[in-house]
Amino acid sequence: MSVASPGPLSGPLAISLGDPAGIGPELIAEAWSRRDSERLPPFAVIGGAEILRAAARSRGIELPVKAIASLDAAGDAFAAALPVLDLQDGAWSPGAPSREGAELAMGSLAEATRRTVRGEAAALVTGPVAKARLAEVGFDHPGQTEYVATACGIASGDAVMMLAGPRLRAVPLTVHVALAQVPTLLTRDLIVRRARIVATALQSDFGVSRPRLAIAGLNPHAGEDGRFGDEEQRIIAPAVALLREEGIDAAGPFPPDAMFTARAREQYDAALCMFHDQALIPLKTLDFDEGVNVTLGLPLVRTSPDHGTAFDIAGKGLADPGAMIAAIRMAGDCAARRG
Ligand SMILES: NC(=O)C1=CN([C@@H]2O[C@H](COP(=O)(O)OP(=O)(O)OC[C@H]3O[C@@H](n4cnc5c(N)ncnc54)[C@H](O)[C@@H]3O)[C@@H](O)[C@H]2O)C=CC1
Ligand SMILES: NCC(=O)COP(=O)(O)O
Repeated sequence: MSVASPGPLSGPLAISLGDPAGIGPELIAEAWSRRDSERLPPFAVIGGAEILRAAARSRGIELPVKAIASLDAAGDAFAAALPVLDLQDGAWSPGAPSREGAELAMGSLAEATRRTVRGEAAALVTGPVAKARLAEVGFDHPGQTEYVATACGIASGDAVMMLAGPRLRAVPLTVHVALAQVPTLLTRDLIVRRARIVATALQSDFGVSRPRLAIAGLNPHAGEDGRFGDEEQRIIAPAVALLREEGIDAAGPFPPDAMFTARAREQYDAALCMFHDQALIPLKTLDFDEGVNVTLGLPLVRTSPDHGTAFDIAGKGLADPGAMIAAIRMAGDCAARRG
């Protein structure tokens, strides 16, 4: 693949705290402490100064925090302290999610998104939230992807989730729905619309000049000529044909079980998968500690680590910071490519 390099970055990144009982705050602190060795762009966190300090201490990091009134101040502060837009805070209770924590996570996400939409931040990085906990405090979106899309004025169906790591980029074409619903949701138009968004974003945000898309089948052996299901013949193959007519380098439907081998991965820049786990199982198996969840098709750049809140290990010093660091780096790189 041919890949263009990013240019300079226009401003700081805005990071939402995520659920304060999860591993988000400690990993943001860890990322700041490694800002030089990891060559991270400047970022600021929205809220949670005391939580961040306490979470940092649990990993042996003495975290200097600089309260800032606007994101303009983040760039100057970043070298010496973690800039925090000090709007809201709470108690740090690792592993013990609460209503207060979910409200804080939702407020931080809302403010980080709002400021990025207004152009105060170069890109948005979201800390991990627990969807069930957020729903309990009135968050009525399937996930942060749809929330950010709506805040940008984009139909949530036109915001495309891609999980990206060093070895694989994988796009689940249906996401947070029951497996039984997947065949009812897959249509030729859905595949085509989302594939177009992926192809465009691979060019604009990832610098891939001629993206190659591999489209998975839904059924075992991609249906075995209709013997094990006919979605490949009725829906997926016609979508691939239409994409090719438009000049998009799409191929498939491929038998899903063989399309993630090292040899197969050399043939494409992104795998488009029919449902959540078809995409996320290979991605997390290959790249869990460097995996980034990036939303394609938005007017702003939004990334998140591939993992969730990991309440089971929060505050224990066990969480690997690699995916958070990769999410910060990717947000900066994608925003810089857009200029
Ligand atoms: N970007 C986001 O906001 C995401 C949020 N979630 C939310 O997270 C909550 C928990 O989801 P789970 O499916 O349990 O996934 P999870 O990623 O939180 O945890 C799965 C397993 O991986 C481990 N793990 C996760 N991150 C790790 C890290 N950085 N280092 C070492 N080990 C790590 C955990 O300890 C756990 O054993 C759910 O409520 C879900 O909604 C899940 C995925 C992404
Ligand atoms: N499994 C991916 C995930 O849950 C992330 O969802 P989102 O909150 O980024 O939409």
